[in-house]
Amino acid sequence: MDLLRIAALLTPAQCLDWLAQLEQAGAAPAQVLDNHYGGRVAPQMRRAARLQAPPPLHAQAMDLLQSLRPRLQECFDVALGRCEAAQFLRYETGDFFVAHQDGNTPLLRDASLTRRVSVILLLNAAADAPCDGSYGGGELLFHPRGGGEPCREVPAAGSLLAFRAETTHEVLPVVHGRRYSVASWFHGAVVEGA
Ligand SMILES: O=C(O)CCC(=O)C(=O)O
Ligand SMILES: [Fe+2]
Repeated sequence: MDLLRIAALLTPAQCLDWLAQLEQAGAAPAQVLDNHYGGRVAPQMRRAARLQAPPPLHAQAMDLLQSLRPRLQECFDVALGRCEAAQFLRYETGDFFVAHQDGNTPLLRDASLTRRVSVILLLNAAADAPCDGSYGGGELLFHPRGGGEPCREVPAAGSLLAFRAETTHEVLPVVHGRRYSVASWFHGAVVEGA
C-alpha cells in the first residue's frame, strides 16, 4: 500500500493558530459524495462536522497543499491537476468515518472518479489520557488491497498523510476530546484533446 507520511508540515505554533481560528468557525455535518444519497450523509457511515474556515485560512491551506503537488506526482507516479477545496473537519467524541474509498473507483461514476491522491493533515495530537487540545481514538486505518492486517496510523499534529484515492481507509471513533483534520484530493491532470 502506498502511504506517504510528511512530518511537521505545520509547526506546533501554526497548528495552534489554525485551531484557534477554527474555534470561531461555523460547522455543518460533513457529507459524503454518493449519488445514492444525493451527497447527504448516511448517519451510519460518517459522523463529523465540516467547519467553515475563514477564507484567508482556507487560502493558506490550499497554498500549502498545492505546494506538495510535485512531490505527490513523483511519489505516486501520476500527473496531478486541480486540488479540491480543502475540508476542515472536526470529530467530536463518538464521531467516525467507516471504511471507504475517496475515489478512482469505476463503479462510482460521480465527481470522485477523477480523484487520484488523497491528503489528510492532522491539526492536533492524540493522547491516551484526556488532556487539553488532544483526542483519544480517531486512529486512521488503511486496509491493504486483497485483505491482510490494516495499517494503523496516529499522525502527529502538523503532519500529513497522502495515499491513492482508491485506498480503503477509515477513521475509528473518537473516544475523548476533539480531533481536527484537513482533507483534500488531487485530481488527475486533464490531458489536452482527450
Ligand atoms: O479526517 C480524516 O482523517 C479522514 C477524512 C476522510 O477520510 C475523508 O474526508 O475522506
Ligand atoms: Fe477518506
